[in-house]
Amino acid sequence: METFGEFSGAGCFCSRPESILTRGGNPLRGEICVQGAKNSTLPLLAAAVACRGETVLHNCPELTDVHVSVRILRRLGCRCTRRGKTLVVDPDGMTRCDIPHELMREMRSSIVFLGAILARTGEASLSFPGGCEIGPRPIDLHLSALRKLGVEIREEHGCLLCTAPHGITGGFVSLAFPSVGATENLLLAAATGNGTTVVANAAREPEIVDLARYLNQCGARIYGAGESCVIIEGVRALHGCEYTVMPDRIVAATYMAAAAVTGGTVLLKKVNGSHLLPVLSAFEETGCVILQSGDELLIRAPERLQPVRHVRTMPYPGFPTDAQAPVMVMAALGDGTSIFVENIFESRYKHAGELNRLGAKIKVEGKVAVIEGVPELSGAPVSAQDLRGGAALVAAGLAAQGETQIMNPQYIDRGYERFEENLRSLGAEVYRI
Ligand SMILES: CC(=O)N[C@H]1[C@@H](OP(=O)(O)OP(=O)(O)OC[C@H]2O[C@@H](n3ccc(=O)[nH]c3=O)[C@H](O)[C@@H]2O)O[C@H](CO)[C@@H](O)[C@@H]1O
Ligand SMILES: C=C(OP(=O)(O)O)C(=O)O
Repeated sequence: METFGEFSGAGCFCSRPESILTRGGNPLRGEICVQGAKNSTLPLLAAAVACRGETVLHNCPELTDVHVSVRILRRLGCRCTRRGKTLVVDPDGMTRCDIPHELMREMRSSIVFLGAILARTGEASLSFPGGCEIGPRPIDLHLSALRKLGVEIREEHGCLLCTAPHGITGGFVSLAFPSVGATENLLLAAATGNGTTVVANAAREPEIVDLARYLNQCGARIYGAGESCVIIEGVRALHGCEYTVMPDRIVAATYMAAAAVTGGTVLLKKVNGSHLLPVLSAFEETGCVILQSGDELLIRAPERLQPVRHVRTMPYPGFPTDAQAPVMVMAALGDGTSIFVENIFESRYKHAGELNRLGAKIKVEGKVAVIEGVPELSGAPVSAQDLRGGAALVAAGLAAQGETQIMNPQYIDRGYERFEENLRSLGAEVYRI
């Protein structure tokens, strides 16, 4: 299509919704700085509410989910200002403890405000969170855990009315599943609780460690974050602090997958290699060479990708469900068969059908996807249906022959900062039209 270049990110004045257009075939080459982690920034912004005094948060990515958090903070009465990648939250003028339905629905992470608001005011009123439709995402574990800490929760007309009439008490909470969000809510609520809280079967994700480090820097006493048993000794109050968000391990894995499927060589800067350990073995299995030094990681693709024999998504330190879609693009181009088992979310294979439109051979049955690798993909119109699946389709488009149009890029904007611009800096032909 000759008009491709004319669209180059200039925007278009028609009423059609936006999409991303790729012309595949260019191996990605060059270097890129990895953004701060969305899944860390969002709970950290919520946590700022639990403190007295300013939080200065560096390395905050510019994402729609972050904008939603800022809207929630402002609605609560906090002052938020952004200077480049630094967000300053001043919660001292906080006047409200309720979040309206429209904001709750915008993203999953809105639920983490529950623990933070309770810690600050002892009451909160909000509804159920939204977020990507990747299967049922109940909040029963959040609510039962908070009840164990003395929070009374009533559900009325889709609204959760929460109060802690005797303050947040310490307690022993054993999570039936190591839920990331429930663990975050527990850390937030218990940090200023009366007494000590023990969380068994806590989530161990690096983002939990980042939240605990921030809270400890604000005066909390949290021990064992990153392990299954976390101990939180309640303190009287938290103060603000200056903190830098950890690098986004899923965004790093996505750029790595894009480099791998295009036969490229990319140096990722500002990464934490230890957070990527669960995915590195999959990359190595495909024949990619990975070299690490300090906070830099180089990936070099082989002539032909090998299959990723077996990917089973699991809570950290297992293979992350958020990296399943990008890694599946590598498997789709592998020289053989790969088997994936998605254990965390019930509907997290929506990208598989779209990859098949590009010529992939993927069969999904329940939790299992069988991927027969093909030598090449060919461009076609496809539709993003969730955040990581959408980013994976862009990576696939960069590897496919000809043009691929990816509809619904708003999902991708939830988690990838300047995605097309970054990919273009690596030599990709990719534009927002
Ligand atoms: C903003 C953020 O950090 N999002 C991440 C977080 O989501 P999130 O915090 O929503 O994920 P959870 O760890 O809570 O959910 C994992 C599983 O537990 C189930 N569950 C969870 C809570 C609950 O009360 N009841 C229940 O049954 C969920 O339906 C899901 O099947 O961790 C997920 C799993 O690593 C990641 O994919 C998301 O990117
Ligand atoms: C699913 C994700 O996010 P959320 O939990 O915010 O929907 C994700 O980050 O991949």
